[in-house]
Amino acid sequence: MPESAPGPAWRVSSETAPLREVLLCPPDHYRWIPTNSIVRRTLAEGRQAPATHHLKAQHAELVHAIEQGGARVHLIAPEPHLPYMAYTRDSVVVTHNGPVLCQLERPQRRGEYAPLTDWHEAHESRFWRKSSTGTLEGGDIHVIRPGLAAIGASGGRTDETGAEQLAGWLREEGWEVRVEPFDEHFLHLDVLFGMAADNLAVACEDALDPAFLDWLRAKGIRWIDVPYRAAMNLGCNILALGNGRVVSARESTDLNAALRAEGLEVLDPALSLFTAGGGGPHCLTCPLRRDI
Ligand SMILES: NC(=O)NCCC[C@H](N)C(=O)O
Repeated sequence: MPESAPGPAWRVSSETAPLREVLLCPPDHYRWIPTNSIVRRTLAEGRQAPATHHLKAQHAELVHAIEQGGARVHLIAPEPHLPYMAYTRDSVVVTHNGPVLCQLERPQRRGEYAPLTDWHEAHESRFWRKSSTGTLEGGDIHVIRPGLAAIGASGGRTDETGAEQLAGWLREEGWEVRVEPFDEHFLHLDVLFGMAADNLAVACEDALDPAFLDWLRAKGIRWIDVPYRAAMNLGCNILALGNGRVVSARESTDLNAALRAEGLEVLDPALSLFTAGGGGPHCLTCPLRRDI
């Protein structure tokens, strides 16, 4: 029998069912630090550091888009020494049995576990599991649909040990879990792959292993191809809201047209300052509750 958690009982069993509650973190202390290949490229281009009011304006667009889509946005207070707290995807992932505390790889981000743990405690939310071996980052975890998950293991962020620990917990629950190796250049699996709607993904064929694409196909999941350059601008990093709606960055113009051609309503906040740091709508959000 699955354990029952007291309190708000956050539950997420898919990437695409209607989103009801989600956790974000305002970017008051956000800045680019060289933790991944995408932000290193941004810094090498000599781009001017983003002003806080510009960051806040883009983040407010994201919040507005999510609320327009019908979900309630919770905000965790940002901490000055944790500039990447805004990427709430990575420290905690909510599963069908409640939240799992991850184990971040980058020293600059490890401290995020503390405010996240405090936040969940304050909301009477109990962790189902806590990552305790290797490394595990939420951007690598796709709870695709009930019973089916994929976990990226580049070794640079999530490693095989951390991925297999979570995979084992899910498999004990009867889930099928694919642990997918890929090159750490791509940071997280959600840079290369994301779910837009039931059985419809966005995926970077240039970079994903053909065996992974075959696996998706065998699961009845088709995809819109996102070329390498667009993927490195976080094109695949979308957030499905359910009910035919998806959040995708304004700058992903070709992809957004393709998503609309599929009949989806695309809510498209401008997010260039965050995608330049290596994270888009998927990374900037931690779904707490979906209908499924
Ligand atoms: N899920 C994600 O892909 N998160 C993006 C994290 C970007 C952040 N700048 C980092 O390097 O950790």
